[in-house]
Amino acid sequence: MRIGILGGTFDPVHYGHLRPAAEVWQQLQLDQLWLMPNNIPPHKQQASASAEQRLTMLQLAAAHFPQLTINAVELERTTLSYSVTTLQQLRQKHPQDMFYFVMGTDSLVSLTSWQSWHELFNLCHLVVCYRDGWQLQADNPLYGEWQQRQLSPAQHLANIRQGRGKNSGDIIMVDVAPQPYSSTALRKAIATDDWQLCKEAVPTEVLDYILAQQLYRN
Ligand SMILES: Nc1ncnc2c1ncn2[C@@H]1O[C@H](COP(=O)(O)OP(=O)(O)OP(=O)(O)O)[C@@H](O)[C@H]1O
Ligand SMILES: O=C(O)c1ccc[n+]([C@@H]2O[C@H](COP(=O)([O-])O)[C@@H](O)[C@H]2O)c1
Repeated sequence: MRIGILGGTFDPVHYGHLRPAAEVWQQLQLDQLWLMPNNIPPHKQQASASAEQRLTMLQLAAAHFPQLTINAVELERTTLSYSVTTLQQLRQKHPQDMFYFVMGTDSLVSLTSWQSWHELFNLCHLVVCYRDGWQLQADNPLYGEWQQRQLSPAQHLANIRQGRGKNSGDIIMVDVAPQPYSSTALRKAIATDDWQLCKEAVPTEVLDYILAQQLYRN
């Protein structure tokens, strides 16, 4: 199987996660796309909502997207949620499958600060979705590598069809409809009663849950 993974803190989940994930699933003709909440984000402060609350919000959101499923494997580890560790575990458990780690351009530009980042190219393909305001610049240490590895979805799929596809190491640039949302902006909106942004950016059931649990109010 060909499996996409969108890892995140999802504090809270929003349409900037869900819509690009669904588009990636479609454009790359993946068998599955997993939303994977981390336990301890390596490069961020600990989430404001608990792991259980973030997982519940993901479950409520994913109910609207039958092509997305949730994989909570990172919640079982109590150390920092390094992606390289997760992918090593997954490759061991599913040796026949091909993994696609999905991220926004904001994650791509800081990839060289990730744990054993170069090893990721031996474990999975990277799929990069456009995110407002972020672009890989020529002075980024990843730039040369990106130039060699980047492909469109059509090129990647053509390679697979022609038997020239690799198991890992491509950087696939996917054009998705821009989603101008972030969890940071949402947490701020909830704390300041800006419900318009929340209604636009978050499925109703998730918003109801946030209110019932009194999340992000300060
Ligand atoms: N609006 C968006 N468009 C495209 N990709 C996004 C968007 N929001 C988040 N992502 C991507 O989803 C993944 C998980 O993101 P994360 O859960 O950290 O959300 P976030 O909105 O960036 O959070 P925060 O504002 O707290 O930093 C990352 O790879 C990130 O680049
Ligand atoms: O492995 C790392 O060093 C690493 C560093 C930063 C982020 N990540 C992963 O990238 C995904 C998005 O992270 P974040 O911080 O934007 O929520 C999530 O799955 C993180 O665990 C991973």
